[in-house]
Amino acid sequence: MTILIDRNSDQNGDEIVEKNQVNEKETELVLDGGFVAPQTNSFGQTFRDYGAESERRRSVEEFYKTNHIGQTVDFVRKMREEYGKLNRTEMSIWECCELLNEFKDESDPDLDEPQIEHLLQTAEAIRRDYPDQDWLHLTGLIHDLGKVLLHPSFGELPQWAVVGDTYPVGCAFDESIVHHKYFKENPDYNKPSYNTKYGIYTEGCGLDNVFMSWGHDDYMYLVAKENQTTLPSAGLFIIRYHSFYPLHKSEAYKHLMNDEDRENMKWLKVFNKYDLYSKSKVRVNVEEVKPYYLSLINKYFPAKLKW
Ligand SMILES: O[C@H]1[C@H](O)[C@@H](O)[C@H](O)[C@@H](O)[C@H]1O
Ligand SMILES: [Fe+2]
Ligand SMILES: [Fe+2]
Repeated sequence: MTILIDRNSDQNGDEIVEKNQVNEKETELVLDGGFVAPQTNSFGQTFRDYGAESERRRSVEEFYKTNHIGQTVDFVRKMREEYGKLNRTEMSIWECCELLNEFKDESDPDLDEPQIEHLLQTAEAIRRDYPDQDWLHLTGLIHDLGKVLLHPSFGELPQWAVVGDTYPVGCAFDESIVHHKYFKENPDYNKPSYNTKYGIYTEGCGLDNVFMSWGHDDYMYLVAKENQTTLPSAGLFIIRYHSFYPLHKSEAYKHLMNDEDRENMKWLKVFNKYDLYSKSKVRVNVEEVKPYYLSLINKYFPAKLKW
């Protein structure tokens, strides 16, 4: 089955309308004016199937167990403060991309390639369908750079504090979160001030005022913002919330959003398809595309950034 999703969007992404149609070919998913994504991942399973029996299922579940037990309000506060100092090193965006060559993401059921491949696959897939939105290409390239927190020079954070889907802490953990059952062992789970629908937040308070579980999204957002990137606010929003599947896929926690969040969400939904469905074993020729991405980095970032 082929599903065609037509895009109807102006330059600001104001009107993004999706239309699903069924077509006779059985194997491919066509997204947005030409992006062809496989219906199954490189292990032969549907994407983000956390229950499917596979060689990665157990380790991914084990990952989420530790993640759900460890992410508390206190932990998030501590990490934001500590890593917000950006006093660990100085390097360029491209240097950071190269550092990611060493790491694999233990939370991901769909990919076991080095992370630099995923960055380039995402960026190149977006570039094909949105040739004029260079900020979105660069956002694709850098969205997962926060995974550098796994690196020894960043205190070698464990995977559970770096990767995986994200969700708010300080209010009830929504049932749509992958492997939700493990939250029962989280110290915040039974705290009356944290375990209600709103917890420490208020209706429409805006995601900027919400403590998200700590990981590569929030860290890279801090790095980009504090180093004065000129990326548009939608780019920063994508970096910060791309792992927030409970919101952008399951529509949980919408009561915490404000108007600006709703506006930015349109681009996050576009981005997410490329982040997810571009994961494959087909490698991008790094040297060939490097000059293009260096020119974008130069346009939107200083030569060296504080990390
Ligand atoms: O396992 C993946 C991976 O860690 C991604 O980088 C993250 O953005 C996703 O939300 C998560 O499901
Ligand atoms: Fe990510
Ligand atoms: Fe990603």
